[in-house]
Amino acid sequence: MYLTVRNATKTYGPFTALDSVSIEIEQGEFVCLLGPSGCGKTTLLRLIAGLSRLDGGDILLEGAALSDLPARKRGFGIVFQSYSLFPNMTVAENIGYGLKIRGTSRSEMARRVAELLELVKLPDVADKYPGQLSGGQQQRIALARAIAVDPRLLLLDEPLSALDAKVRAELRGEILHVQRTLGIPTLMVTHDQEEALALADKIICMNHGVVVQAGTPEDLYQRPKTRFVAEFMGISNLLSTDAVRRAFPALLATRPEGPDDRVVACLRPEQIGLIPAPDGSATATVRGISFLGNLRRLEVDSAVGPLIVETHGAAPCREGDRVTLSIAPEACTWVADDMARQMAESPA
Ligand SMILES: Nc1ncnc2c1ncn2[C@@H]1O[C@H](COP(=O)(O)OP(=O)(O)OP(=O)(O)O)[C@@H](O)[C@H]1O
Repeated sequence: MYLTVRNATKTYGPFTALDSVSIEIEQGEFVCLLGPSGCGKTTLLRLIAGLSRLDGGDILLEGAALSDLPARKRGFGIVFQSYSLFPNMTVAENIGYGLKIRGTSRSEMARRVAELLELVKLPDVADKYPGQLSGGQQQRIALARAIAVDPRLLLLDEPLSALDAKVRAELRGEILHVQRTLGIPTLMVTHDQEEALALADKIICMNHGVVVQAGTPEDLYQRPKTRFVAEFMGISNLLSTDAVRRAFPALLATRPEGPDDRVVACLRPEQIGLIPAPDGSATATVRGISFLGNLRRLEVDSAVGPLIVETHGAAPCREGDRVTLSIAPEACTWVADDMARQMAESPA
């Protein structure tokens, strides 16, 4: 394993921000740390970067402990959310900063800066100052500066979150292109599940200072282990065992053994089929249809409450239509109801 974080614990006074967190990053892998605000993502990134100290556990790079190595000796590249470029230096000076400290010659530095500007698709801005660039351009330069010194690990802390949607999507593609071209093992913090799904080889989903599930984007989206992960990874219809028994008994075939209140059925909106049913066999009514460009999202009232259904292409029905719902048993994932347990355990 290239980077191993083993039982990392971090407390702030009485508050435990990270509770025995273990993660792994392989050589060349793009890993996203995903979770809601305050779950401990940045805390973990800062520990790996050497910007704060562990209260327990280890961080190993290629088997060697990093704990006593100060941040500047770890050889990592970091990009933060807010553009952290030096405002009084040109783009070329910003990118060349780390190289200069290492005593790189002027000609080599100029060559490398030009190469990096090509890589981030901004070949003509070497002599500009950060204030003369857009937010997206500044983040490209911050990325170029982070990779200038051939880092052993690239750490990205919400690098896209200050940008508007279109620039964010563009830069997302650029980050992936740069990471794939150079093969730098990368850890990116994000609270945006779509971003994590689009970029990561592996997603590590966190909540309340612990890792709740780690796996490929497909694993987390299609095979969430808990209700929290199912809900965090996108829209899901969550049905109790009782509701499934009443409305879709065929889905019980895949239900694991155990008490009714421990699991819920997760159905993604695109896994539910709609068939117009004018003949009286209908089991649901279409309440609303939103046009989302590439798909349509339908709100359906069923015997077990409202469900969200998504279809590509033309809508198979109109608002008010009566329909039947079709769900293939294999489309249903049974997940542990961690939310119900949390509610039951909370003193309030
Ligand atoms: N220096 C600190 N002192 C006290 N509490 C802190 C400190 N830094 C972080 N925390 C707390 O630790 C928890 C985890 O913070 P962290 O910044 O790691 O979360 P995050 O998942 O990165 O969230 P966000 O997406 O909002 O940045 C939060 O509840 C935060 O308030």
